[in-house]
Amino acid sequence: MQTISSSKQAIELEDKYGAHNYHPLPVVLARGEGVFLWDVEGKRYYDFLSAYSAVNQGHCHPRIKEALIEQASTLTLTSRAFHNDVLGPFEKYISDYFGFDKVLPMNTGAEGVETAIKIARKWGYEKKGVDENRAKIVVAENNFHGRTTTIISFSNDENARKNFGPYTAGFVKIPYDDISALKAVLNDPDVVGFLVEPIQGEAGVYVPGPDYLKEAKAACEEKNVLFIADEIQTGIARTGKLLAVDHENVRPDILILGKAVSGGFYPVSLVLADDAVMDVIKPGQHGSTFGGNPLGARVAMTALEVVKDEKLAENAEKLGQVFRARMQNLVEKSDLVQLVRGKGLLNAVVINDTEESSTAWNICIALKNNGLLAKPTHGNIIRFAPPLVMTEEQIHECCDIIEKSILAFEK
Ligand SMILES: Cc1ncc(COP(=O)(O)O)c(CNc2cccc(C(=O)O)c2)c1O
Repeated sequence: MQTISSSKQAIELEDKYGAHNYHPLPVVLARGEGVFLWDVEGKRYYDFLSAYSAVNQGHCHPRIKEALIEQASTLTLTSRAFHNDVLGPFEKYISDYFGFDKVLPMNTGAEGVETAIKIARKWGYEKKGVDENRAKIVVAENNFHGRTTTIISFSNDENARKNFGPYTAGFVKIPYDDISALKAVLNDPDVVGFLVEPIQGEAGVYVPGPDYLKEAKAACEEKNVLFIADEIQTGIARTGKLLAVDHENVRPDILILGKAVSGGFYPVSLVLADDAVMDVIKPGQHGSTFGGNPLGARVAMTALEVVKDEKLAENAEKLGQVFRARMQNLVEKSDLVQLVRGKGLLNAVVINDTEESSTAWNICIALKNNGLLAKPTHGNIIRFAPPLVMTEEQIHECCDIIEKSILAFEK
């Protein structure tokens, strides 16, 4: 492999040899540990993105690394053509950990969402009695559930869907955080599921009203519709509880997890449900080469142990309060900061400028120069989501950096 001696050199290689499917901040990272990242030139940064909440446990967590190395030295992949000595214990561990009868392990978040869609449709035909090929799944406007052709079929983000048609049918969009809109569409007997993010992450960290999830679950129950929670970004202690639905004591019919399930070491996604739903899947009807492999399984079990042992949800809850209080001070001090919103350590600051403006991007460049990495989600919204292992002293230091960087933009 070519040795990188400068950030410039790395960026040039990506530009020449890589598809241009991202627009990264101009920083090239070479090392990570806990809440910190270092670039090629050795500059240290606080990570306030956590790889979109996939590194909740902090970068290169030693316990997860050890589990990876140990299993990588033993058995990494058998495929599901045969059994192995890790899958069963893993499936029990996961089912017990989240409180469901069964789990179907996959790899990426989008695969988890696709799996949930297939299970819901099959359940609709075989248990609810919907006529074949007529199943509908309700989704929220401004959703983000991944990038497959079916998933972007129900996106309303033109950049994510334009020129990727023809699109998959069978999805009904309603406004987010609107119970009456949900109840209206649930009267359609062909509706089999409601797929929703407990907090809309990519849209800009939109936290719904206090009883939205509870009322949505109740409305689904009343109409024999599966409540499907996509906790790929909000789960694994990110919002101050193990799951974002836990804030309202809501138990989904299908739970989708990914990202920090494996602490940023290995792609693992999980779809959990009780037997009445999961048992519609019979041998040969769904799967994936790497789904549930021993390496990912061991990594995920250790990553989840770390969440519990280090009380990451409690820490996220505590530090999230500190962060939002500091940002609220900034709202009062600065004309540029319109508002702060979020739960636990999934937060966003809305910049007082148009969505098309480059102000939020320029603020992120200034943050980078001051040693903190964050990135706008849409236009004028900056997401702040550090690893959950941060200390209170560090969060205050980061708030100082954010305050200094933003106030420097004041006209
Ligand atoms: C709520 C939610 N559901 C599904 C996915 C898809 O997961 P995968 O990316 O593992 O397939 C996400 C992912 N979230 C996310 C956030 C920001 C960027 C990107 C990106 O595709 O670069 C993805 C997500 O935030």
